[in-house]
Amino acid sequence: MRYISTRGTAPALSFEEVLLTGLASDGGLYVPESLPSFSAEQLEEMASLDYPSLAHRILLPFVDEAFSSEELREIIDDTYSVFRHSAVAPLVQLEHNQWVLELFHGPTLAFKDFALQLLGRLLDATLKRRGEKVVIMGATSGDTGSAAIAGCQRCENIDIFILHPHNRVSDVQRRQMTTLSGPTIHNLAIEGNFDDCQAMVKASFRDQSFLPDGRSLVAVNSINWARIMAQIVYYFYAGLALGAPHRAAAYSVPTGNFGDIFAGYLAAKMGLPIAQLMIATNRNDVLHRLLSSGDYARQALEHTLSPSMDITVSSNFERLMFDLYDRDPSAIAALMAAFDDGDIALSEAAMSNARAMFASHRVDDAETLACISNVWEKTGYLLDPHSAIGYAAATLADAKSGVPWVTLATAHPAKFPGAIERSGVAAVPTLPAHLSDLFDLDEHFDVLPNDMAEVHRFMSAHLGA
Ligand SMILES: Cc1ncc(COP(=O)(O)O)c(C=O)c1O
Ligand SMILES: N[C@@H](CCOP(=O)(O)O)C(=O)O
Repeated sequence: MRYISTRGTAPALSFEEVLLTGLASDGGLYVPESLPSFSAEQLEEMASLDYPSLAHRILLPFVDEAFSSEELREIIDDTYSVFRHSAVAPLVQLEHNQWVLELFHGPTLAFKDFALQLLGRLLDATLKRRGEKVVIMGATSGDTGSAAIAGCQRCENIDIFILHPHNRVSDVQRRQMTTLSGPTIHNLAIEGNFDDCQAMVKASFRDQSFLPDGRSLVAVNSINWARIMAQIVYYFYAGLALGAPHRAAAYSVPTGNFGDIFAGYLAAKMGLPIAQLMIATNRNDVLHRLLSSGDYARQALEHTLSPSMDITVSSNFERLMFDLYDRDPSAIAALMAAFDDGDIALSEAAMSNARAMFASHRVDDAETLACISNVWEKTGYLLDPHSAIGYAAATLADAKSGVPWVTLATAHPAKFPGAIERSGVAAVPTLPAHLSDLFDLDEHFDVLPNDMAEVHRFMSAHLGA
């Protein structure tokens, strides 16, 4: 399997090379040159597989010769053995035609664990084999940070620097990152927002001259292909449980950086019957407005009750645009250059391609709180604010479509006790046992200005030998 850049001028890479990078050298994102696909007969046979077996079946074609089938199986088994639910991604029915796919049973209670527990293990094995050390640099609006640190904690050959927006993640999210200490783990609270953190990370990939010789950056954000790849699996897991290949389901995905929903789009291209993919946004609704109008327009970032989705530049949308423009890299390079300078409009053909699979809905804070409280009243089920955005969009869409809807429940409600309290529900979400001492532990983080030179100085000064 070869991976090519959406902008066309960076070299094609193998899986091992793509795992060890982030942005392509031309500023684009890596995507597989072609996708494996599964026939209806194969899907029928895959329906009985447990989560790790299904993951092995789906991921093996992507890793080419970097991992043997046995090595990959061992890593996958180890990855999903740390999840607290034996189904790994349990599917729970809440109402007629409405399911939630619980993606929060990993160590840090968010869907990021599915990919980052795997990525940490793949990196560890690869770096040991190559005898190399790398520097991980990531941006987080709350969940990627702790999942990346937890996933990579035991890698011997890394230094990890995670940038989060100062005072803009929940206390639980911050503590999940900052209480994981060690000489190679660095949490940087940036006096800016998530877009600022992500922009710094992307710019750092383009110019890595601040790093000592022999070191390079590896991404843990969803610009790293391996993140997307791992997230494809749970769409198949839910779809097969609901009757694929004989019945199509629709998925509602709380969306920020467009990584999670892009994995669903790939699942559809690989043969999973998917009726629709719902882009569910909070007030940071660039993608909802794009789908409604065709205009891809920048917006000032707003802080909401779903902080992990407070993102206005959705990195992975570029991967979708590549397909919407028939994989023409020069069209994408030109569009992205224009987007750097201002707003852009997508062509009619591209928009009609997008609307064939995607719908969108924006849910504001008041609607998010109402959804948490209504679902609790009706079903006794407690949604976190991000999952509530997905669920609110799915229930509206169900009225029109009549197909089974799966909302991706992307985080555990105990990560956002403030929002749960504001919803007025009587329940107090409690952290699982392994995090019960979270508020007793010491925190380690440095506050830095929103200034890339300062961040690079900090990183150079704190890199291990
Ligand atoms: C809890 C939660 N839900 C949803 C999202 C949005 O996912 P994506 O950025 O892949 O669109 C995020 C962050 O990425 C998140 O942390
Ligand atoms: N919502 C994320 C933001 C980063 O997105 P990613 O999927 O590209 O890592 C977070 O919670 O950190």
